[in-house]
Amino acid sequence: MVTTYTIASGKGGTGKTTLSVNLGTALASFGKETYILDADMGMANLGIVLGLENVPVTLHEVLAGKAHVSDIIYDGPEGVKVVPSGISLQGFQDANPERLRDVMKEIINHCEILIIDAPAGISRDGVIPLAIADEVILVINPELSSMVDALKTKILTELIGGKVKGFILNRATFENTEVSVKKIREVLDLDLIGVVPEDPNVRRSAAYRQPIIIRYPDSPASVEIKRIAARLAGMEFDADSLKKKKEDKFLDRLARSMTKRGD
Ligand SMILES: Nc1ncnc2c1ncn2[C@@H]1O[C@H](COP(=O)(O)OP(=O)(O)OP(=O)(O)O)[C@@H](O)[C@H]1O
Repeated sequence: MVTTYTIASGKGGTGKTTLSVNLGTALASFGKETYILDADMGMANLGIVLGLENVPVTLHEVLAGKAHVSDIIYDGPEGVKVVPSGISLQGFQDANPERLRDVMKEIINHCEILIIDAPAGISRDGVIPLAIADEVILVINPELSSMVDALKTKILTELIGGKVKGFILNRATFENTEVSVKKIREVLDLDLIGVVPEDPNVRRSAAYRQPIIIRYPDSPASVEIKRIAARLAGMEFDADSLKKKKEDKFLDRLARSMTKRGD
């Protein structure tokens, strides 16, 4: 069975692309056949984050009827498949967002989980990803404006017949001045899926064009993102056992290199 998640927020810059890339990569690393699709057709960032901004064909060309879906599936880390959007304004103008549904139908023939990175706002191309997913996940920063925009996005999603699964609180610093998880739960009447802390390694890994879960796997944000991915995959997650497995592998390698004989 295929599950399609749209990662949305309403407000811009909450961490949708960061979470789409990292959740997709984590799910692939758990052995799930996972695709990530950049539905932010005007301000595409997903390709940039993964070093795929110069690929010859993108979602723009498919939505303009000039290429096939099979032409725009690229390899990402851990075997995740990536469908980037283009960065040219002309490409954006030529793309017909109504075709996104057909693109999705084709992609879900090949995968178990599809993650759609939605644009900010409630423009026409922003609304379609909310309607076509099985479940929408809202990314909220711990501030009032982010919560209010997420509420608008929740109401809009339900109005157009979509379903909101819950919310991820991203960039949490756990300071007193932050809007709390409890408040967001009350106001949005939604389940909490996970809390990802503010973590400077998110930005560092972006500079290396790598997901944080690959570049800094033990960083606090990585651990929480993997926990959320495991929840989406219906799997048990035990950060300590993952760490232990890594240590065991290191010790195995060390033992092998110590016992290797030079001929
Ligand atoms: N947990 C985090 N800790 C620190 N920085 C973060 C975290 N999550 C995201 N960021 C940073 O916040 C910025 C915005 O993130 P991102 O591009 O993922 O947001 P977005 O919602 O996709 O933005 P847009 O609405 O413009 O598409 C980036 O600079 C990213 O590195």
